[in-house]
Amino acid sequence: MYKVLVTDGISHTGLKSLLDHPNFVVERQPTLPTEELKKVIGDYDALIVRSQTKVTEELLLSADKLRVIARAGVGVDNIEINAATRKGIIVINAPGANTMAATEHTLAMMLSLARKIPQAHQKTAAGEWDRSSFKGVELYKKTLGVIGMGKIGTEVAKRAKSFGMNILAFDPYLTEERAKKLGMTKASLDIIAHESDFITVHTPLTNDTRGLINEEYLSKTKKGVRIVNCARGGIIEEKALVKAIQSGHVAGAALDVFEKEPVANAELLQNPNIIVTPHLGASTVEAQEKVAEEVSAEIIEIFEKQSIQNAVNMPQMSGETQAKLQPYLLLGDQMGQLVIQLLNKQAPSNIEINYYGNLIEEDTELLTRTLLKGILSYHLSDSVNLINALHLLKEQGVSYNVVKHPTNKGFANYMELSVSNGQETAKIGATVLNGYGARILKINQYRIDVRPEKYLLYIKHRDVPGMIGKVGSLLGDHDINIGTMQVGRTEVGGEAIMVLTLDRTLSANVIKVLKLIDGLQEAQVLELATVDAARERR
Ligand SMILES: NC(=O)c1ccc[n+]([C@@H]2O[C@H](COP(=O)([O-])OP(=O)(O)OC[C@H]3O[C@@H](n4cnc5c(N)ncnc54)[C@H](O)[C@@H]3O)[C@@H](O)[C@H]2O)c1
Ligand SMILES: O=C(O)CC[C@@H](O)C(=O)O
Repeated sequence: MYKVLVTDGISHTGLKSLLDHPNFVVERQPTLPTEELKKVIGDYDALIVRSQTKVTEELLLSADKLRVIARAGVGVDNIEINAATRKGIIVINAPGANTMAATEHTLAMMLSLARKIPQAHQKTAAGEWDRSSFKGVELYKKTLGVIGMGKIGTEVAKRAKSFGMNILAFDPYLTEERAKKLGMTKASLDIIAHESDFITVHTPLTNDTRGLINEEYLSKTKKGVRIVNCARGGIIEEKALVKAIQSGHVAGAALDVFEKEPVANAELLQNPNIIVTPHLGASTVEAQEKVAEEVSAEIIEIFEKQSIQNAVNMPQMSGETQAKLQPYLLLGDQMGQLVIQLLNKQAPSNIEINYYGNLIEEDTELLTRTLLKGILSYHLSDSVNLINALHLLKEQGVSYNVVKHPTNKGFANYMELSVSNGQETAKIGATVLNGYGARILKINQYRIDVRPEKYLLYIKHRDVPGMIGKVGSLLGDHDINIGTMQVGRTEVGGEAIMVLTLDRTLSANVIKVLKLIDGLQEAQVLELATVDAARERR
């Protein structure tokens, strides 16, 4: 049974799939103070938050069971991602679920700002009939500068176009072609400043975007510009904005997000030309249901099927690529586990990963992480996973290198993993054969053809007659059943290897007796913690 803690106000309806699931227990604590959260977090496997709960490194120190932090929304700036990554905790979000809510809120703010609706409402509701103080401006034929043309920026721009606005857009990823297709103009930040009547920001808050709209930028803007921020507080420097509005250079601003939330900046709150909402961009019934639905479904997928779609601290890939790589992922993990055992369980100092064939066309980052996780799991057990594998490797001072070769080694796909500790090197080459499954095709310099099974007996010996018989009879004498057996050699009469799949492991005593066979140099059981469960049942 997995325990899920839900803090912050998350839609009950949206959590239905988790609440109804027999393998999950959901506990809701929407107003838990940080100190209390620290005391209980150690009991939970997953945590669902909105933007209020601050998931800090300190909190995560007590989160020993936690495997998933889910942000029911887009921005993950309330979560210390690096701390989560170091602990191997997956951080997921619901990237598209509140796009429409935030888009419509931005337009509502822009129209309210243009027509002074909140100010007019306040006075009218107070009993005054003032028709002269609230003359607004139209959006029609005005220029809107959109900074950040991701999901929300694009939707805002499309809708603003339908008001007859001329759109100037800036985003490092926006191409001329896409801008043209959308009927907008790709522009620099400076052009946006010089030409826009309205500017709206839709970027995340990063080192790059913090203070993007500052005193210097505001000084370049067109007199009378109106500014909207429904993205993240801090993208606009509040002090500079207030100053520019007080001076009359900027006509007004509409803000949903603030440098510090809840906002307490009196100069800003009391300025008659600044309208504010308390971070309501995503607050629609629909968006709140959708974000909760999406993270609930993903949590179930992660725990039940080990499938991850929207992790912020994992490589993203299409479903198609994931499906193509799937058979290689289990094999990659197994190759990692085998190679480290072949290196006599010593920690590696350098790892080489080589991909051949069609695999080189794919985004192999997940596969690389799987191979590395397999290696590290021998010593680090459950504390290593796909999230923290790269971090742990760095922490251990192990270097790794990935090479994609445009040749195919005779197979549609082939991967080779080589691990060295400075003195010795161990190597495994493997593929997945269409219709036949995974095959280990190389161990060190020897060619073989072995299906990975839970117990493999690896023997190194002199290539002399009778060796196979002697090993077989000895195992038989000890009631050990052999599944398959393969031999490999580089030259007749030289050194050779034998790899047997066994139904169970061997005692240290049997290994000792095996090593007494004349010409047998090494005998080692290689054990795989992860095997193909379907194959095991057969
Ligand atoms: N007010 C709310 O309640 C609310 C709701 C949803 C989202 N948001 C926020 O809105 C913002 C946008 O969300 P989204 O879903 O569109 O994200 P997104 O990831 O789809 O888009 C962000 C875009 O910003 C661009 N960008 C990054 N750095 C930039 C820079 N220096 N200059 C220009 N562009 C830059 C990226 O290339 C990307 O295209 C985020 O900050 C998100 O947290 C707020
Ligand atoms: O949870 C919220 O209401 C805020 C959501 C929004 O800021 C986001 O980034 O998704």
